[in-house]
Formats: sequence, structure tokens, C-alpha cells
Amino acid sequence: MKWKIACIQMDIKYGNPDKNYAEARKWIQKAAKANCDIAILPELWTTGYDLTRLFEIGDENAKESVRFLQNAAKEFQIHLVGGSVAKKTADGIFNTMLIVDREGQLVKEYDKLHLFKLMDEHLYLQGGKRDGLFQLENETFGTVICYDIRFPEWIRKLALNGAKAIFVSAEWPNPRLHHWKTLLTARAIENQCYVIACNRVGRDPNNHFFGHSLIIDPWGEIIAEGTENEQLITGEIDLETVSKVRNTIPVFADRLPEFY
Ligand SMILES: NC(=O)CCC(=O)C(=O)O
Repeated sequence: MKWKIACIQMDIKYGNPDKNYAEARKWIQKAAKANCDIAILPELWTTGYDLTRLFEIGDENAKESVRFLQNAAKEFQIHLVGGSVAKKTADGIFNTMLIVDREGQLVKEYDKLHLFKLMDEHLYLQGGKRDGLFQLENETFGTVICYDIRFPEWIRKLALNGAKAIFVSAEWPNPRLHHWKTLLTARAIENQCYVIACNRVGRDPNNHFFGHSLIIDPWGEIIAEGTENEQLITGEIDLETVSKVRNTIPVFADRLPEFY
């Protein structure tokens, strides 16, 4: 089955959820007008990395963000890999990915597993405990958040459990563009699956984010790549290609897990 995908490579207004909801709505509408089946938003797109204020501006049990995504998905008839938001709970604040289908059902919540110390996440956030597998229209996908892509075992587990495409939401800053592209391409090649990665653009007080959102096929070829500006990056994925590539070089059949 073929799917048209949109990466919403938006700037994020630091610590300003209301403005970010309004902006995201416009981008989701654009993705729907471009006949996309699925749109993905970046990491922490409601607040940015305004970590010291998350108790104030984070979203109580992600209720407002879920409601926003459900309404947008239904109104514009598009599946949403709704990026991640700061979800406030009794156990602390999580960096939580929200997936909502075009009927407005909340299909999955995934909490970022690996916290990124270089951006102080460990001081303000809790790490998750559950996987990122989800289903849309009877197809299996996976999701991870930003720094998670440095952990190939975590993505491999998604692929072993049936994910044919991995969605990545990110706020990945300079100077690590080379790491971003190389790691994402490697995850696509080694797992012989699509990788769809949405990074933000713009600046916050500590970082400059370079965009370069990517849609990569199971052979490791780049289908679409963003610039450093705000834009919608679109591309078509064909899940049949996953089996074709896996039949050509049968990496999954040739694995020898008893040795590793
Ligand atoms: N928000 C993040 O997890 C950033 C990860 C990152 O920049 C990296 O180099 O890893």
C-alpha cells in the first residue's frame, strides 16, 4: 500500500503553546490539502525546550494536545503522528509522542526512552517504559523520539516486531547534521524499512535547529529532504518495497541472534 507522508518542519515558539497550536493547525491543513495520508510534527512542538517552565506550560496528562490532534485529524481527515509534547503526570513530566488516526482515535502514546543529557532532559523529564509500535489501517509502524535514534537495538526491536516504517520526531540542533543524516540512513538500511524523520527549524536560547527532515526508503535512498527553512516535506512510501528489499538481501532471515 502506498502512503503520502508530510513532515511538518515548523519553527517552534519557545514556551508558547497557544501560538504553536495555531501554527500547527495551519501546517496540518496544508498537509491535508496536499493529499497526505499521514503528517508528522516535531519533538516538544507545543513548548520547545523551555524545560525550566514545564510545570507551568506542560500539558496535564496531555489532554489539551490530544484534543487538539483529535480535532485536527477529524477535521482534515489525516492521520497524525502528533510529535511529542511535555506530558505532566503524577509521576513527573514525560516527553510523549501522540498518534491519532483520521477518525480522531488516540492510537498510541510513546514516552521518549533515552533522555538527552546534553540538553538537560534528565533534570526535568522522566524516561519512558513502553515501546513505540502502532497500527494504522492494519499496517504496523514504529516511532521513536530524537536521541532514541542513537540506539540501534531499540529501533531493531520495532522492526523485528513488524514495523515497516519508523517515524522520528526531533529537535536536533547544530552542529550534528552529519550525525542526524548518517544515523537515520543507517537505521533505514540496517532495518530495511522506511525512516520518516521530522526536525524543527529556528532557534531557542541555547540551540540552532537545522531542519533537514528526511524521508528515507528501505534501501537507504533519500526520497525527500528539507532545507533549513520552515516547510512541508512530502514523499510517497510504498510498503511493498520493504518486502522487496528484505527478499533481495535477507538480513532478517540471516540474523544469528544466538551469537549476539
Ligand atoms: N532532542 C534530542 O534528543 C537531541 C538529540 C541530539 O541532538 C543528538 O545529537 O543525539
